[in-house]
Amino acid sequence: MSFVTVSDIFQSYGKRPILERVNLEVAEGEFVSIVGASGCGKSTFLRLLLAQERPTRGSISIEGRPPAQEPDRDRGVVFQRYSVFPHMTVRGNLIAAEELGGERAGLLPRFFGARRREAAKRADAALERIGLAHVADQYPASLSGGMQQRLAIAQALAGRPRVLLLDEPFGALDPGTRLAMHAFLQDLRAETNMTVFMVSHDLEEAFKLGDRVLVFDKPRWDPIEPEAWGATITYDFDARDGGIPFQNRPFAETPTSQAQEDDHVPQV
Ligand SMILES: Nc1ncnc2c1ncn2[C@@H]1O[C@H](COP(=O)(O)OP(=O)(O)OP(=O)(O)O)[C@@H](O)[C@H]1O
Repeated sequence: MSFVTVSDIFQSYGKRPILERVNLEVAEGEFVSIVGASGCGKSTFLRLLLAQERPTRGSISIEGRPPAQEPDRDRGVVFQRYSVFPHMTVRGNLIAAEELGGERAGLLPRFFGARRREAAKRADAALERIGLAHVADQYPASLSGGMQQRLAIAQALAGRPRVLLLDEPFGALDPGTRLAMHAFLQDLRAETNMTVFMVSHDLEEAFKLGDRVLVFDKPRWDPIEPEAWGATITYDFDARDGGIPFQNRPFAETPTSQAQEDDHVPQV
């Protein structure tokens, strides 16, 4: 059954179409990677899922309802730039995220006593896993960019959101840290059955983490007026069990269609 349903979305800024005819059904717990050329509207699509913007046409529903416009703990988000609370320590950031997640479940918004100690223990375990245990009592400003981004990812995950939106979350991390964060995300996902949408410029990462890989691209292209048309989902790859290798994609069966494909390979 579809958990997130996107029906015939069009999004324009002024007269300029960015997205057109986007249709998608995602089951609860699926991990959807999104790739596509720079500027084709991937972040715009995430903002629509977050209800930060309303589509020009079409509708989105999450569990049968439009996504709430107010910030909503059902949807966690990590953008390219880190977004942690600067006035809280590293550990405090993770506890606060859990508190906000608890609020969603109808618990008291602040943790005290045993509940706070438990949350602190979980925060310390998470910090250990992402290599930030030694800076637990420091403030984010004293961390490097990559460390802040790790904290932002751990913070989004600590809230145990039902839908997690990730916009190139690992872009700023070095290769080793990136692998550690992949493992952390995969473990938590297995524990929580989160539904994840992740924009990435790294195809290997998209196929490794995703159950599906969506390619956003412009199906219609006017060389004289390149901005005349919007992008849509041109491929929806099944990426389970390592995914389908590109050379086996169903649209590339005949030499003619292969040649056409080669003319218009999405730039990721
Ligand atoms: N609020 C806005 N008003 C006008 N134009 C916008 C607005 N937000 C985005 N755009 C334009 O819409 C296009 C799509 O932007 P978007 O950030 O969604 O692309 P993207 O695929 O995520 O790009 P990238 O991979 O480079 O991050 C861009 O050309 C951008 O300049």
